[in-house]
Amino acid sequence: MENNLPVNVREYQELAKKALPKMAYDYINGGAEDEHTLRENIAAYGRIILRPRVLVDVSKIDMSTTLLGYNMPSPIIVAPTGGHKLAHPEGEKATARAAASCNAIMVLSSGSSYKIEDVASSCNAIRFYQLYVYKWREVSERLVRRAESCGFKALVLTVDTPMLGRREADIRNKMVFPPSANLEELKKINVDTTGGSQLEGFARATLDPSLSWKAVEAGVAGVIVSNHGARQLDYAPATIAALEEVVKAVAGAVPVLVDGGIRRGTDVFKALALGARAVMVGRPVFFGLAARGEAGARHVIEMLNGELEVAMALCGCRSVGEITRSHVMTEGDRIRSLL
Ligand SMILES: Cc1cc2nc3c(=O)[nH]c(=O)nc-3n(C[C@H](O)[C@H](O)[C@H](O)COP(=O)(O)O)c2cc1C
Ligand SMILES: CCCCCCC(=O)C(=O)O
Repeated sequence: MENNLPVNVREYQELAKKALPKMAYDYINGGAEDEHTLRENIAAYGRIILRPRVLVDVSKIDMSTTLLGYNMPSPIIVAPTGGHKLAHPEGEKATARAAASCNAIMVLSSGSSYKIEDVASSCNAIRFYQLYVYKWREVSERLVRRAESCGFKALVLTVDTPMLGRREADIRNKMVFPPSANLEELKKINVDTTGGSQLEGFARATLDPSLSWKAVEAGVAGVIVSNHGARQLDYAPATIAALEEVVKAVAGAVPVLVDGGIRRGTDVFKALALGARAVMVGRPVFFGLAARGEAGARHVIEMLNGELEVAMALCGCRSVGEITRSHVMTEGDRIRSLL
């Protein structure tokens, strides 16, 4: 295998499927209910066409950008995904090392299999911490304090999960989530598993469904256009289809990021052209981790970076700042051009 490495994310997905027990693969790959949004997250990228420019000197391509004052060699961030031990015994420690070796920011999930402290000490890197708000605010507060003292630089507040979406594969498989090392104090919570998925029962017992817009009063330094990888509300729009509207509404006040369905460097390019400052990728890194551990997760990030570089060169863009709205044609553009 090592002589014959996958050449794209889809091939990593196939390897991950072979490597993992069905329950783990279904959990990682699955979406909510009919998985309409899951398919759309990817398909909507396929409906956006690139408009290349030629005869531009692209002998130097600079993919670097900044976010919240941090320099990034490329606009690709590792999205928060829980339970990396499902994919590999080294779990988030391996993912963190992979991200660090690419100088990519990793957002550590509240549902990580390894403790915040273990991930922090596994390697040096800029990292953000993803926070769920629990019914007991002091539980969330303690997580924030721990992340802060471990040097995490920003909080990514997940607000789309007042309860877990219906992931039918998990219900069928009676999904058991690896105990989150960070939530020891919630271990004694009574979890009703009659619904099938233990994770769903845990989320229902612990997440605060009363979270409201008042949370915004604290201020935000960025917005992420996300549908949780299509795992929450099925028939919610594909994120790339919603991006431009959000970018317009935010009007430059804070950077806008997007995740969901990014499987190619061309997808990253399209997201940037439609106004995203950076993108986050979830499943691709998880698939890499499942297939080849740290090396696989790193290779996925490297491949996406490599694909983005080629896309930029072939579109005549020497820096991310040169990627503009005029480099893409959306379905809306095509319809408007016919009117
Ligand atoms: C297996 C899995 C676990 C996830 N766990 C979390 C989580 O713990 N916290 C969170 O905010 N989002 C979580 N997400 C959502 C991701 O942060 C991200 O929105 C999504 O993976 C992006 O879509 P993609 O997988 O198509 O790249 C998870 C997604 C997946 C696929
Ligand atoms: C307390 C709930 C942790 C859930 C973490 C996983 C998650 O968000 C997912 O989409 O799955």
